[in-house]
Amino acid sequence: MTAQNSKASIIDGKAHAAKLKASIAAEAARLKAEHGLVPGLATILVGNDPASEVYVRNKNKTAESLGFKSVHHHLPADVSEAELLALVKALNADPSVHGILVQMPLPKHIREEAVLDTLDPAKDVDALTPYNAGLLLSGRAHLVSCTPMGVMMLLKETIGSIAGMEALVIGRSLLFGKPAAQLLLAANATVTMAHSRTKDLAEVCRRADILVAAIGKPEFVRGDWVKPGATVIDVGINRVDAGDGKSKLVGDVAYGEAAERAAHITPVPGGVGAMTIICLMRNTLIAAAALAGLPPLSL
Ligand SMILES: Nc1nc2c(c(=O)[nH]1)N[C@@H](CN(C=O)c1ccc(C(=O)N[C@@H](CCC(=O)O)C(=O)O)cc1)CN2
Repeated sequence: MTAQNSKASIIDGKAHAAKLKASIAAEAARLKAEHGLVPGLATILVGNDPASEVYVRNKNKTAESLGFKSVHHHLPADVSEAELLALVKALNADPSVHGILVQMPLPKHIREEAVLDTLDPAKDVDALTPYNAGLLLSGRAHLVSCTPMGVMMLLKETIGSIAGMEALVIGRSLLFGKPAAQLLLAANATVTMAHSRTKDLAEVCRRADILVAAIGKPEFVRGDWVKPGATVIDVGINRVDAGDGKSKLVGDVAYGEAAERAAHITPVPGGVGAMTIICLMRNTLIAAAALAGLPPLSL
């Protein structure tokens, strides 16, 4: 499909997510029929951030639609770190729970690293614990962070092998930038990581065959930063004023401009974001099978 008034083809995250969901549903049905295994996902949300509430609700709804057990814990914004850690420990010990997801960001008084150090790596379906991050670094990943995994799937389906390509990741978060760079490297791309201290970012971008933007700044990457023929992956989700008293979602890339030069581009919404929740379901199924001592799944 080609973007309106542009050269780029649109990478349809929703269609890819629907396809992956169908294969997860089939594998979940098989594991239930053959082994009586029902994957269990527990979500924890601290506070009342409206976007986080929507994301977590969608995670629970998707889990239920796949026949998973789904439990949700909504804690007040002023819950103590000790109380949150006690809940994580209880879920670690619950045999009906195979995946635990603590929605980010957490309130400032709770240390993210304390939560991740408490979470059982075998149930870490976000793959954020030091153990799972270390396995990825060692080339032995078991559970892989959801949005980076979704990006790799979109790249594979869109351009096939990325070996030897120049890939640029803008942003170095634990949730996205760092694992994404490791996955691109494992796929034999030549990887550059850019961040707020990078000099002449526009020029660095112009070298990228694969440009991945995860900066959290609306339409920050301009069209003339894009190498002609590049694949542009926009991980940003920014709510901005639409000018008519309403708001709209835009990515970190100026989509219309970038689509003029790119060969392939992800839209926002409907691109990378659409893959995140379904990759979480994939991880929950993988974790459940591993905890039950079953052979690794090929999904
Ligand atoms: N523990 C985690 N926290 C956060 C994660 C995460 O993977 N694990 N990622 C983000 C938020 N997130 C999931 O939690 C997420 C973001 C976006 C989407 C999505 O479907 N986006 C849609 C647009 C949705 C909308 O209309 O708002 C799209 O891009 O098409 C799903 C999940 C931060 N926290």
